[in-house]
Amino acid sequence: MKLIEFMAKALNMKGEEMRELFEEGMQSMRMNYHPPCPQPELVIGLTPHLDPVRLTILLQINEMEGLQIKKDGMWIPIKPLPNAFIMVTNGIYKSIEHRATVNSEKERLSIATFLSANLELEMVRLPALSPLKLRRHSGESVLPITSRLSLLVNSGESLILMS
Ligand SMILES: O=C(O)CCC(=O)C(=O)O
Ligand SMILES: [Fe+2]
Repeated sequence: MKLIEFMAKALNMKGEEMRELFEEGMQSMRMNYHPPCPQPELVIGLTPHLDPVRLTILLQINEMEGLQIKKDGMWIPIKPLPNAFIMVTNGIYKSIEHRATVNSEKERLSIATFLSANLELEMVRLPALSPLKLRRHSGESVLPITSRLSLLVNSGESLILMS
């Protein structure tokens, strides 16, 4: 809840509006296990990707390095901190391209928790309005999008897809 409050603040949204976006959303989890590899430069643990969710919270369990983010065209390692979670978000709070590498020393374990949108919410592109807006299926309320812009088809159509 605190994280959601902070995100709202950073995006100049009301805490309540942001909480509404997360309400009744889907939550899923992925455990990643990468065994050590004698030639790590020849393999990749997780190929470069953007998480197609609203917020990812990642725990690098056994504190082995491997997570990298792409910044200004360069891969930057994210050093695991003991007992720290890493946040990867999407939308205006843009998701960053990331990947996971393996190493020759030791296996690497991580757990990613993905918080997705409430599937009752519909993502719309309203050409006359900028930035993109989010609209409830049934109601009138129109909220700023904080999710998954990367997958929006930039076609100028009025509706696009759900997170
Ligand atoms: O293992 C990691 O550090 C990254 C995991 C990840 O990006 C994912 O599960 O989507
Ligand atoms: Fe990821």
